[in-house]
Amino acid sequence: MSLLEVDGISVSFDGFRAINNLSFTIEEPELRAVIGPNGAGKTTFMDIVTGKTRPDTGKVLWGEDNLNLIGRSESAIARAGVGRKFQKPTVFEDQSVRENLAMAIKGDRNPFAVLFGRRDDAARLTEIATEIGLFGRLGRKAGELSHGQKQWLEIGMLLAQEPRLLLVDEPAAGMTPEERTQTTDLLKRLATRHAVVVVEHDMDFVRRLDCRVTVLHEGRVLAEGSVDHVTQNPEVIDVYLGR
Ligand SMILES: Nc1ncnc2c1ncn2[C@@H]1O[C@H](COP(=O)(O)OP(=O)(O)OP(=O)(O)O)[C@@H](O)[C@H]1O
Repeated sequence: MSLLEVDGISVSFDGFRAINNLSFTIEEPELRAVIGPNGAGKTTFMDIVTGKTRPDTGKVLWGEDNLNLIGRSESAIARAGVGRKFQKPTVFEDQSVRENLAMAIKGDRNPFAVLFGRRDDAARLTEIATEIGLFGRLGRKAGELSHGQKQWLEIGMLLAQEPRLLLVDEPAAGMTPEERTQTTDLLKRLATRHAVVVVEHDMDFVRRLDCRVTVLHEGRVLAEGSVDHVTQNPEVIDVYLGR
């Protein structure tokens, strides 16, 4: 069953159509890469799903009940289970890894968690820290972490909200080769339980994710399928890869 269905979305900025009748679905669990040239509409797509930008037309249907997310506030959409990781890490540098995670767990307003009672916060903190590979660094100040580790910490803070869908913007940017490999492994692991959508320019990274790829161009889906499928598509080569 699809978790997210983007259905006929269009949005114009000052007469320019940034998103043009965009439709596609995301399953749960699933790992999906979204690629495309600059200005293709990748960020605008994430802005629409998270409630930051309201489209002129179309629907964004969510979950079993096909709830339309359009018109809902950013916080309501986050509470419904949509988590977004921006490119730049926004962890609290003066706080320890443990404090950052603890704050995120405390701020958890997931109605599901409230309804059914939360597991012990300390156990959750340990579980998340282990998942993101920072269990051995819980006492470290976040500001002392490497760029890659800060990104993982922020992913951990998102996990504290128990999202069903994670939107991740260019996770590999600025990472060392080793950090990239670990990030690939982390995203693949997360995608066994969550829907994970990764917007990425780095085709080597996308190839290693080894997942379904959606290629956006001029605000619509140009191609979709395996990495091999889309990278052999002449139109994709023409507008994106061949440049
Ligand atoms: N608030 C806005 N006002 C005016 N134009 C906008 C606004 N937001 C986006 N656009 C335009 O919409 C188009 C799509 O932009 P978007 O940022 O979604 O592309 P992108 O695929 O994320 O590009 P990049 O890979 O460079 O991040 C671009 O031409 C951009 O200039």
